[in-house]
Amino acid sequence: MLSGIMYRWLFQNESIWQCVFSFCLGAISVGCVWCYQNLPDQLEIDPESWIEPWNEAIKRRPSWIGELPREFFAHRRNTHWPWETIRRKLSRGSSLYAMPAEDTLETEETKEVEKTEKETCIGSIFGLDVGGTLAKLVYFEKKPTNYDPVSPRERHYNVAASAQAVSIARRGQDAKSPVPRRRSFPNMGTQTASKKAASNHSTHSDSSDEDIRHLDTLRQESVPDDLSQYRISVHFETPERPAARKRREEGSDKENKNDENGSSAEIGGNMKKSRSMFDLSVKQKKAEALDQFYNFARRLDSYQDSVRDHKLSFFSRELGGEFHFIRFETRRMPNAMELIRVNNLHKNICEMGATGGGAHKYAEDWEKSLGIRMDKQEELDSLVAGMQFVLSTVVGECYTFRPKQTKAVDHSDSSDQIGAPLLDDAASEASDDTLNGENQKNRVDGWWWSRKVQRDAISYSSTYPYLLVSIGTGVSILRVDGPRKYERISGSSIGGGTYWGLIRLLTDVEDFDAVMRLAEKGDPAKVDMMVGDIYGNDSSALEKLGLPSDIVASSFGKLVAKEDPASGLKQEDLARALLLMVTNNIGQVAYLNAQLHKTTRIYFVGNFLRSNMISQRRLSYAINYWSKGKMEALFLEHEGYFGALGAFLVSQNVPNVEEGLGEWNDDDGKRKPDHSRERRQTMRHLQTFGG
Ligand SMILES: Nc1ncnc2c1ncn2[C@@H]1O[C@H](COP(=O)(O)OP(=O)(O)O)[C@@H](O)[C@H]1O
Ligand SMILES: CC(C)(COP(=O)(O)O)[C@@H](O)C(=O)NCCC(=O)O
Repeated sequence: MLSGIMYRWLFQNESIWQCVFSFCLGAISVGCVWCYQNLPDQLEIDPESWIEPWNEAIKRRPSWIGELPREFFAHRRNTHWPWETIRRKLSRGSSLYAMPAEDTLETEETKEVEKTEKETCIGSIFGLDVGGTLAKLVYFEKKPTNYDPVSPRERHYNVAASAQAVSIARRGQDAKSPVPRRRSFPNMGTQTASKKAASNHSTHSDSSDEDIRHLDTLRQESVPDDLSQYRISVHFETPERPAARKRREEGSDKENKNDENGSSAEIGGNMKKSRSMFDLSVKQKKAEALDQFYNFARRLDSYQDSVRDHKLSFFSRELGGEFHFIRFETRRMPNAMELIRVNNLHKNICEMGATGGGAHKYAEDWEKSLGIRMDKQEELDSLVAGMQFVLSTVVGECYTFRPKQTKAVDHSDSSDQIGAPLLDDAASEASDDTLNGENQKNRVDGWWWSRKVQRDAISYSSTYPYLLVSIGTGVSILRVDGPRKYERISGSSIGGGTYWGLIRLLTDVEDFDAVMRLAEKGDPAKVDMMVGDIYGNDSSALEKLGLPSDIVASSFGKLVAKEDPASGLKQEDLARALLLMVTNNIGQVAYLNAQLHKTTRIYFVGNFLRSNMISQRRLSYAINYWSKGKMEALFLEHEGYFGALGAFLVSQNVPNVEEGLGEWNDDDGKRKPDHSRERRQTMRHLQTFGG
């Protein structure tokens, strides 16, 4: 531009001096541009280093010096000096010259916050299993030793916390003050409770004083001013494990030695003080994060997409805490993630033990959108670990079905029969079953085979191998040779997903439990072709064939001969027939594998069996029938949650109870996972939870 002006001026005033002057000015300009572009490369200097002083100087001056007057260029977007733009481009474009923009500069403060966030991470209480149909979440709630669901101390704390929450709400203070939330208002978040209390403000304002008086009285009973500290002592005060105590004592020995030396006593003392204050605040933050999650989980029932299986919660004496179980449909994963996000739960969870195909499929999504890393565990490893743990921990976990004792026979669904007379060799219960002649034959049906019998004793015995049949979306069959020692020997693609998928096509029911209720009412004889439908009633022919007339020859086979296959059929008939078809197939594959691998116990697990008594009764009967009473089908109350539970146990190194659990009581409050291959191999053979 400068040269252009000079050129025009030159032609208007043809003076030689002006000509020379303008030439020199042009040459200097070109020289400057060349220097800027090439000198840094030639001299190997960073352009930042010579631009930066200018920038620094400008930064130090009042802002108007570094910027062009806005009023002059109100219509233009660029209001910076050119080198400012260059600096920005360089810092964005090249890693060599990269310099973080001012707004992203990481301060010490941010680093400290991040560090604290990591230390307050509560991810170690979770185990997640994301399968083809359902995602299962297990979480662990640590309880103080001698836990009694509501101990006097805890009750005391709850009353104090409630009183404080109510008085704060009535005084109109916001939730920022450290109001302990846990169990202040059963089944209700503190916010809801506070709102409720606040809404009563106008009518009950007089009672604020009474609440405060109440709180004061409570304080005289030794509640400290800071309730959140009291909460920690109520919920986390556990006796130290020997290992942790030893480490702590060793640590304090060292400190004492320092004291003796004199030199570092003061510094050590101060450091210790600040560290313990830091630990306390970390512990408090962690406790708050846990409270936030527990409150959320307690309110989960009100959300449509997930279900908390209340009845399955159990207290583990070995681990000193309670396990809780939640499930939701895998197809609802985006909703679940959104729920986590809007409730700010993800902020306190850096990582969690996870298994199932979804732990791989959704890992990236979780990490990107929630910042939660999935600590992936092998699916079958988790399944076996979870199952072994529950078998050895939960009383009343294992059961089977046996024939009813002396009830009248209901012939309405006799087509559930597999066929031959029952050979009930079910040891202790056999004597109760007074069977004879025709009566015995007629009783061999699903209805009759419906007496639930506890079988814990057999699962505690250390008879290996046994067969583990996991009926999830598909079916996996494992031979288990010892605690956490197993091999996947077979499988089938006709599983729970097959049933659920086809039933969604055949009926208009959208709820698995509703389908189960529907199936209970169905008559499969309207759908299935029986042996008698093919052979007629020629008993000598049937005898040669070796099959009775009233067993299923072909599932859904009756529909092939009907003009209009749908006529006279109800949805419940289809639901029942399909359920029996899938179950029979799984039972047969399981039986053949058990025979091949010489196992007499077959554990059937997986959510296909959840609320599904028809299949459980049928499998109990069928395994007994096919094996001539030599094998037994066994079921477990927590059937669908072993993968999630195992993911928690394995990710927390729980198999080695002493070491694994000591981690929560460690002086530094952190867990120390050990994922080495060798360690896993050893863990598989550990006899901790089995037999
Ligand atoms: N609420 C439910 N919604 C869908 N399927 C269910 C439900 N409850 C039980 N099921 C049955 O459980 C199966 C899934 O079992 P699960 O053990 O969770 O396997 P996966 O890990 O493959 O999802 C489904 O295919 C279905 O047959
Ligand atoms: C692939 C799976 C292990 C996944 O487990 P799931 O989510 O079904 O519980 C299972 O579906 C399976 O074993 N399917 C059967 C494959 C077969 O052997 O034919």
